[in-house]
Amino acid sequence: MKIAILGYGKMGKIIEKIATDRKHEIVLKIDVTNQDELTTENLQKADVAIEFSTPGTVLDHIDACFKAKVPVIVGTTGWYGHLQRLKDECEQNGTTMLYASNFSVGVNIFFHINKMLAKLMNNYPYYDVQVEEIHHTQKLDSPSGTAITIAEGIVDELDNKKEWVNILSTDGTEGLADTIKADQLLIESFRIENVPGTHTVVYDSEVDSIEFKHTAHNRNGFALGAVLAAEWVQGKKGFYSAKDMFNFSL
Ligand SMILES: NC(=O)c1ccc[n+]([C@@H]2O[C@H](COP(=O)([O-])OP(=O)(O)OC[C@H]3O[C@@H](n4cnc5c(N)ncnc54)[C@H](O)[C@@H]3O)[C@@H](O)[C@H]2O)c1
Ligand SMILES: O=C(O)C1=N[C@H](C(=O)O)CCC1
Repeated sequence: MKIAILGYGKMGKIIEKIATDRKHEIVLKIDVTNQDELTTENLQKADVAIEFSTPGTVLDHIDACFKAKVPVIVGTTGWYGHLQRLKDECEQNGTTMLYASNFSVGVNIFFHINKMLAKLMNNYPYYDVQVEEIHHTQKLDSPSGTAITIAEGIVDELDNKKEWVNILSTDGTEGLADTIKADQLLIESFRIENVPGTHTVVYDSEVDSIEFKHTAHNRNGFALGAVLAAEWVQGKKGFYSAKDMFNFSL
């Protein structure tokens, strides 16, 4: 498969390594220094594009892929409110996109069990729930896209939580957690040097706590999942998520 990499940072570089190990060919690499090379002609040399850049550049990259009719795998987080337009465009114009807030197999298993657990916890309303996420200090967005997917899973299933709210601990959050309403789900974000991504769901009662946690040891799982998505999307048209690709069932 011929692959275009849009955003050649921490993720782009690992994706290149994993894709070439899997015998794919990188035919285009775009970063800030060569944005002028992101042309329809160059994109059409690829069977698929993999996009991990920044919240400010991802939409232009997706639009360029749509224009070139090249399927695009999107991992960039922190850009919300545009998904419906992109889904509509895929449906109307026969273009292809797969977005995931997190491409790792482990996190997608976590997403699945998180929803099952939240549904179960409706029977035990004396537990309150909170989501915590820790990432490296270069991360531009908070909360993490993964934490948002986890929180949406809980809000969908747990009757007493209606919406999520976020506190970034570096903002000085002394006492802020006390302002959260009972029907709001708190996502607490922490930024600590070199942490690839840790997510914890905590159900807390007066007598005990239940902690459900995923720890990424490095970025390889995210990158492998993105390459697997690029392989999976070949020959498909429309808008997809990681859920379509993993399709977990018991
Ligand atoms: N979905 C997932 O599984 C997953 C996993 C890890 C990271 N991410 C997300 O992916 C994104 C990238 O993460 P990263 O760790 O590689 O970040 P990074 O900062 O290391 O890399 C981003 C790259 O984008 C480049 N860039 C900036 N403007 C550009 C432009 N106009 N055109 C092309 N490239 C441009 C930067 O120069 C940089 O090299 C972030 O949004 C992050 O949250 C998602
Ligand atoms: O390093 C990042 O940035 C990550 N971003 C994704 C998110 O926002 O959830 C996935 C984990 C790593």
